[in-house]
Amino acid sequence: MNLTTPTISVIGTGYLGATHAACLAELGFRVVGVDRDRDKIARLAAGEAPFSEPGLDDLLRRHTASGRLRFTTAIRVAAEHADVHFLCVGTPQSAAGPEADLAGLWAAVRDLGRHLTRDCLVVGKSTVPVGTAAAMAAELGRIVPPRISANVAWNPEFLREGHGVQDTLHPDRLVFGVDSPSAELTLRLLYERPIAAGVPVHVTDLATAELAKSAANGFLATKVSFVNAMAEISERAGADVVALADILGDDPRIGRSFLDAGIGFGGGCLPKDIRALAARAAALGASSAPALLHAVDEANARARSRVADLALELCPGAGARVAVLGAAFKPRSDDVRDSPALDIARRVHRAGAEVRVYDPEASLNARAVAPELTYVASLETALRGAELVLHLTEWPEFAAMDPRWAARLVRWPVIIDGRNRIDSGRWAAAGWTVHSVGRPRRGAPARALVADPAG
Ligand SMILES: NC(=O)C1=CN([C@@H]2O[C@H](COP(=O)(O)OP(=O)(O)OC[C@H]3O[C@@H](n4cnc5c(N)ncnc54)[C@H](O)[C@@H]3O)[C@@H](O)[C@H]2O)C=CC1
Ligand SMILES: O=C(O)[C@H]1O[C@H](OP(=O)(O)OP(=O)(O)OC[C@H]2O[C@@H](n3ccc(=O)[nH]c3=O)[C@H](O)[C@@H]2O)[C@H](O)[C@@H](O)[C@@H]1O
Repeated sequence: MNLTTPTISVIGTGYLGATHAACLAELGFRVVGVDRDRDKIARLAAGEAPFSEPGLDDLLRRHTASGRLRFTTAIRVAAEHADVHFLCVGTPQSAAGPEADLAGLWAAVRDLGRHLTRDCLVVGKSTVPVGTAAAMAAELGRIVPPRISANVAWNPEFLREGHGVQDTLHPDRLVFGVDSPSAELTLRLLYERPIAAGVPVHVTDLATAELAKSAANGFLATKVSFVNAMAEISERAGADVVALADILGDDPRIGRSFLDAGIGFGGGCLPKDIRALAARAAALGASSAPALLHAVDEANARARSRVADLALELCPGAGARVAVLGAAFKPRSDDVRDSPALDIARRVHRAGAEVRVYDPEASLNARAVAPELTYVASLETALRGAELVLHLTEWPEFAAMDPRWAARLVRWPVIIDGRNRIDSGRWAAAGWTVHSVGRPRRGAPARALVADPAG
């Protein structure tokens, strides 16, 4: 292995892998990205990100042009040319149950192992059930050709979509799960720049590294469900969950982040990761984590249902026109995997409303999974004639909207702010009825079909 300037492969070039590959090229390494999805590889090879991630297109363009970054569908190319292989393949929830589907990961490991022609370090980055790294090391030991050594390390990733490039180049911390000094040395070399900038490094064993990632997502999900549980109490007691979160957040032991109440968490990671963690814990005979995480999952489902139910309550009869603002699972992303916004839009549509969805970036992806909804190209078209507005993904342009302008477009000025991001006082002053999550209603009572006790 070339330890001065190792060559790198990144296997699986989705949200994580494409970002990681481009950032390693930015750090000065020669990188080959591998994926079995031909279309994705063609776009990446042309220097174009197959999804929206700020700053990624620029890195891809520059480094594919310089030749430092290449893409291929042939894992053999990676096996023959790289010293370090990062595994970034998808680990989705399996179709049958709550556990992670590791078929893609095992296929990649076996494919890589069989084609190896040189010693290497195989570094897992995908989020996996604890114990996977050890099983992978054993499998590689069985399948790599004689006299070739393939060491295994685990280097979990904590990047957030929409901040992927920034989070990769300037991470909060680095975790190196290793079982040999040489693996640690190689990882230190790869991350020399962030380490020199003072990023803390946690060197640990393989199992702790794998579990740390699942635990981090489990904890973030727990914070969101906790605050959503407080939102439900706040609504019933006449309290304000935003003020409550600010009070909690001033305690440095708690912290303000991930205490934004609303329609709950979604995306390709938090939901499937808490289920996979619960399933793995149960398989290991640890019973506390499944109980806790199931409650988190249920509270998250309830956060969505509460807003969907309120929307139906406020709809003025069958065929009501509903404007849905947002389809992505969070702003600055075109990802609609397990999106709470899209889920609510579909429920309202199924109940008979005429739903028009506007999202600045995610409409194409949303249409692929929810073709029954109508997608419009502008905020104005979504709002025109609407009898109810649902604010479900907190894109900055929605919070920045002039409520007087919006009031002139709609039929009824009634909005449910599922993300607590619009200035409810300003909207109420412009004639709107504003329903938020865990906050008192602002403005006149909407013409609800059901009597409003607060009205
Ligand atoms: N999306 C994110 O922000 C983050 C994701 N993760 C984890 O990273 C992993 C990947 O997640 P995403 O990038 O979001 O998924 P993704 O679905 O966007 O990408 C996964 C890619 O792996 C490819 N793939 C699957 N099996 C393969 C094989 N055998 N050979 C070659 N390519 C293969 C797929 O074609 C796909 O392009 C997951 O374990 C996820 O939990 C971790 C941190 C952040
Ligand atoms: O493993 C992963 O893939 C990643 O999962 C999450 O990142 P991401 O899914 O990109 O999005 P987040 O910013 O964490 O948001 C997740 C969901 O929680 C929701 N959320 C977040 C914060 C909050 O206070 N309230 C809330 O409802 C968001 O709207 C979103 O639907 C983690 O934050 C990353 O550290 C991790 O690497």
